Amino acid sequence: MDDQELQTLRGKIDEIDDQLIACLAERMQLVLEVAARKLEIDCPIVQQNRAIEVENHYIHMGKALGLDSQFMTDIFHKIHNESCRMQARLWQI
Ligand SMILES: C=C(O[C@@H]1C=C(C(=O)O)C=C[C@H]1O)C(=O)O
Repeated sequence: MDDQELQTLRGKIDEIDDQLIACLAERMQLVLEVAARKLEIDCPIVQQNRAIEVENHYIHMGKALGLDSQFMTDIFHKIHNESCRMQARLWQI
């Protein structure tokens, strides 16, 4: 592989990373909208059933696309923890 090919591949990786980050930011905005609704109806931040449902979706879709299930679980746990932290922070304002 020459330098040009390497640069092209890394450019594509950078574009995908930009999309991932933009998607994470958009997801977090929606999570905060859910948090505002939960506050109105006095509903707990952590919803274990929903979290399990989403985690299973990560695992199944990841598997179908050749991604390791532990990797999918780890990613979802990171996202879920941050999502709950941000919701709790919104509630404290
Ligand atoms: C966003 C929510 O709040 C929490 C965060 C979730 C998520 O990030 O997917 C899922 C369930 C909840 O524990 C929700 O209840 O839908």
